[in-house]
Amino acid sequence: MSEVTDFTAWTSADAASVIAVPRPEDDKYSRGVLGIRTGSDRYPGAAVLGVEAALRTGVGMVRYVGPARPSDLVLQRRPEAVTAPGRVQAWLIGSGMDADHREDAPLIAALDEGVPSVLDGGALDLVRHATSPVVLTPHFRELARLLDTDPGEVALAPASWARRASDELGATVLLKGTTTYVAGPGIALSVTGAPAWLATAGAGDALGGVLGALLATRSTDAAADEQLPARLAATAALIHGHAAARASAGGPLTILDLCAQLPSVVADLVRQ
Ligand SMILES: NC(=O)C1=CN([C@@H]2O[C@H](COP(=O)(O)OP(=O)(O)OC[C@H]3O[C@@H](n4cnc5c(N)ncnc54)[C@H](O)[C@@H]3O)[C@@H](O)[C@H]2O)[C@@H](O)CC1
Ligand SMILES: Nc1ncnc2c1ncn2[C@@H]1O[C@H](COP(=O)(O)OP(=O)(O)O)[C@@H](O)[C@H]1O
Repeated sequence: MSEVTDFTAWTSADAASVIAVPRPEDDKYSRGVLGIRTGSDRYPGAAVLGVEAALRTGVGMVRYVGPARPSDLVLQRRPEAVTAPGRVQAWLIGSGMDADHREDAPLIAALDEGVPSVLDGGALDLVRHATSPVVLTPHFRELARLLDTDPGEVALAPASWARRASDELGATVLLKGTTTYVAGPGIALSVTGAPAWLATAGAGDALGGVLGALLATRSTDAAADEQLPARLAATAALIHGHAAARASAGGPLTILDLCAQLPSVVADLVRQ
């Protein structure tokens, strides 16, 4: 497939324009609750990283729903997280999910709640069950699996494959890589500038948390404006890349260090 070039570079000013800043009259529920169904006994750390990233990006509450081991680890790291079931304004599903031991019914029920969702890792294939706006966050191997094509083809023309995936699946698609391509209905955005040091395990799990927080805090708007999920997805990639650059400072980084930079990156953006 030949590569398309009509992706618009997403800027810091663009990102600042879609971040929800809490108002004096807000409380935790009016700001937005993010439900997170991620992690597994095989990959418990993915749950910890997604929760950490969401809380540090800014959200009214995180409701984590998952197996005992990741739940315990999430609470050890973040007692702010709530593990009781309840209403949410957006879902993040699938990072670190073990597809071989996945229980589909509660995930499909979550996707039918009428709130926007992020699907990552082991839940990308559930896109066809979504009844509200959904953002997929695959890397090139995951996108190739989803579309039943050769990963090498996706790596050669990532923008074209992001566009095609969005059109075929009826979803917003954020394709991760050195350049991140976001394709949604009538919108195509690109985000560059993250350091290559970001190519380290767990980086994508944190990106899911950043995006989940942004979607939960703009939930009603994202349901009404079919292009807003793409703008929020590009904003998540931009925030994530800036936090990576600060954590890296020209050298290696860990994902918890990246997460620690998220509040100051968001603060600098909304101060502009
Ligand atoms: N700390 C954690 O809990 C982490 C969990 N993760 C989760 O792990 C799951 C699998 O994600 P992946 O991105 O690895 O899936 P991929 O589709 O990239 O890889 C699938 C499998 O291919 C193999 N593979 C591919 N390239 C390889 C190479 N160069 N050398 C050795 N083996 C290679 C690995 O066995 C891997 O398990 C996802 O659900 C993801 O969210 C990862 O995000 C890493 C961190
Ligand atoms: N060479 C690179 N330069 C900049 N960013 C990268 C590079 N490689 C990967 N990334 C970013 O790092 C993250 C990796 O996510 P992912 O592949 O899902 O990792 P994991 O599954 O280990 O969490 C994505 O945000 C991606 O855009």
